[in-house]
Amino acid sequence: MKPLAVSMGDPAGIGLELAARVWAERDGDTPPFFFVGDADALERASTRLGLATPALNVVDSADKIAVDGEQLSILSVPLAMEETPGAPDPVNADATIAAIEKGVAAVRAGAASALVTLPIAKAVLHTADFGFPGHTEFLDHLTQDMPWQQARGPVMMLAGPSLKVALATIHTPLALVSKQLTRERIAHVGRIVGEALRRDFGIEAPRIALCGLNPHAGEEGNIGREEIEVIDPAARSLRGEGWQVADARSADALFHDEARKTYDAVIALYHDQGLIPIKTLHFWDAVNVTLGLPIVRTSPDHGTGFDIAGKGVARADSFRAALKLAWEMAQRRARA
Ligand SMILES: NC(=O)C1=CN([C@@H]2O[C@H](COP(=O)(O)OP(=O)(O)OC[C@H]3O[C@@H](n4cnc5c(N)ncnc54)[C@H](O)[C@@H]3O)[C@@H](O)[C@H]2O)C=CC1
Ligand SMILES: NCC(=O)COP(=O)(O)O
Repeated sequence: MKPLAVSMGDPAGIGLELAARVWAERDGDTPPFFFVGDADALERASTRLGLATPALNVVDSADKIAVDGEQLSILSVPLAMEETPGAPDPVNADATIAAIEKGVAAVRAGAASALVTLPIAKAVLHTADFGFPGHTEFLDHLTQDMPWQQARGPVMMLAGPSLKVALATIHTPLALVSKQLTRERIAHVGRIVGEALRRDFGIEAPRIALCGLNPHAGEEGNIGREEIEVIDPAARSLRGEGWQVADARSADALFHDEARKTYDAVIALYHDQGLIPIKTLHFWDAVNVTLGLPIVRTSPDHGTGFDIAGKGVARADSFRAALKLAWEMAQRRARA
């Protein structure tokens, strides 16, 4: 198996120090990876953490990457300006974007088995005309021309030890959510989630739950009609295709311990409906994974952490979990 590619994320955030720490503390359970970003910035992050300077193998093209456990390979993407932890600078936006592009190219070229992205600050990238709400949509764009036999995403899933939650809408303003929820969209997301649970998570007969949109899942149409007109019909059509999908359930009662035992993944209808429960339960060890793409991509569940960048307190658990999940998914796909 080829190593994982790790894109650097916003250099003013905690991504550099997470990569430096995990490399310095690597053990037999750490999947092999190389870093796509600025080598000097990674060294500076190591120094700020008080770690020994890592031995680096800096290359300019993915075919020169060597993974030997002694040297960290860096696929070079130089910054325009030295980073200041906690103070993102749009001048480095192009390099941040280029690191993602090079990471994807490495996977596409067969030099990496999957991509793990470190966090970006979307607002900073928009200053460089980054026309995408996040990685998820950008990665879809970068892989559109790749063949893919199954239902095509992207769908954002956050996966933690006791909860997997996928989103029917991703970076959508709340005021637009209801308009964007159609039967077709929810059914399509349901298929992507079902196929991913089988293919990428090894769950043969996945059980999928669907959140309602309205309080009490609409109370039989008395507090909103989306459940009756959109969500339940989508669930019916998925059941018609053989998927185990229940009708919309009250979202406020879907995430407690007992409820979570009744499904393998739950589809939330908008970003915070799904991310609040998973980040409450699993902030340290959940992984953001993009479903329905021809490449495997994971990420830590948290953002750039500008308030703590450079202070040496950022926890690497979620990044470690993202490496582990990407490696497992890539292995499953390779075996299939
Ligand atoms: N995959 C990605 O690229 C993601 C990027 N973001 C971006 O991150 C930026 C900041 O977003 P926020 O909402 O502030 O979320 P955040 O996750 O960066 O920070 C929220 C809080 O959690 C703490 N925190 C985050 N990661 C931590 C870690 N590993 N160890 C210890 N504490 C940690 C931070 O210090 C902060 O107090 C935004 O620009 C957003 O777009 C947010 C989520 C995912
Ligand atoms: N809140 C998670 C998030 O926004 C991550 O977005 P993406 O960059 O993975 O698309």
